[in-house]
Amino acid sequence: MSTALPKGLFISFEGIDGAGKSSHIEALAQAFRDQGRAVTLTREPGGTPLAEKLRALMLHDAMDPLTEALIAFAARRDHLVQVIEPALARGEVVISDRFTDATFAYQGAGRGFSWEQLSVLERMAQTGTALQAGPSPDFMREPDMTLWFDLPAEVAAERLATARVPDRFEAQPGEFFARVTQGYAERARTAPQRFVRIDAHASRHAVWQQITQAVVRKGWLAIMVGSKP
Ligand SMILES: Nc1ncnc2c1ncn2[C@@H]1O[C@H](COP(=O)(O)OP(=O)(O)O)[C@@H](O)[C@H]1O
Ligand SMILES: Cc1cn([C@H]2C[C@H](O)[C@@H](COP(=O)(O)OP(=O)(O)O)O2)c(=O)[nH]c1=O
Repeated sequence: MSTALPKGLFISFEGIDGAGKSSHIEALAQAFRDQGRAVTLTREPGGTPLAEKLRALMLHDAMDPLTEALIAFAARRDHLVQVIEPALARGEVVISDRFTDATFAYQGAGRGFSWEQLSVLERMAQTGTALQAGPSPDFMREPDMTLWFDLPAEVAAERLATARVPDRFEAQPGEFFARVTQGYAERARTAPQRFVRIDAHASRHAVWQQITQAVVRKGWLAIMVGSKP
């Protein structure tokens, strides 16, 4: 007798740099593991050897917004084909530190690259025969849930000031991150079923509670009494 695989789940974490994503991602992965799920924890840009090379270019080499967008989607395509789709097909929970909303927010709203053209690239990269898990050929892979860490740009900047050496994005001025936040807000407005806004201007524990409430509400985790990030 064969045992049915659980349905794969795809969850992305989004938000401006310093919003607090990395502080919670491993805890969410562990919460799923504790309840018997296999988890693939990954990130963008990156997640495969090729995409990690593209990440290094994107984070450290100067380039124009179109080049940046093409590199982001090239890395994403490889990540989807090599890692995300196979893991979902195995019934795993895939948790990615960023996905396509970051390209709309950073290259679109932040850098000013055309939102319409990004939508074309999104469709190209996230559909196709290599992505076999879809119900139809024009099925477009998107996260089942996106946890959007919403934090004022000036608070994120204060947090990052003492946290780490800035990369090419983290070195951008506050107005850039204000635009990126608007980009996330716009993506959230157009996909309200997928997006969960996390008030990231709260204590770590309060942020963790919002995250667990979101996944428990979906029925993806049982109630976790007294759990901590
Ligand atoms: N809720 C919070 N309150 C205060 N500081 C926080 C909170 N969450 C994270 N931080 C701190 O803010 C900085 C950025 O957090 P991080 O998780 O690396 O953000 P991101 O991954 O979104 O860039 C780190 O120094 C982290 O310790
Ligand atoms: C996925 C993605 C990330 N980015 C940016 C956002 C971040 O500033 C940077 C890397 O993200 P991140 O992994 O959050 O950086 P860190 O490891 O320093 O926490 O890449 C884009 O500009 N476009 C994209 O499509």
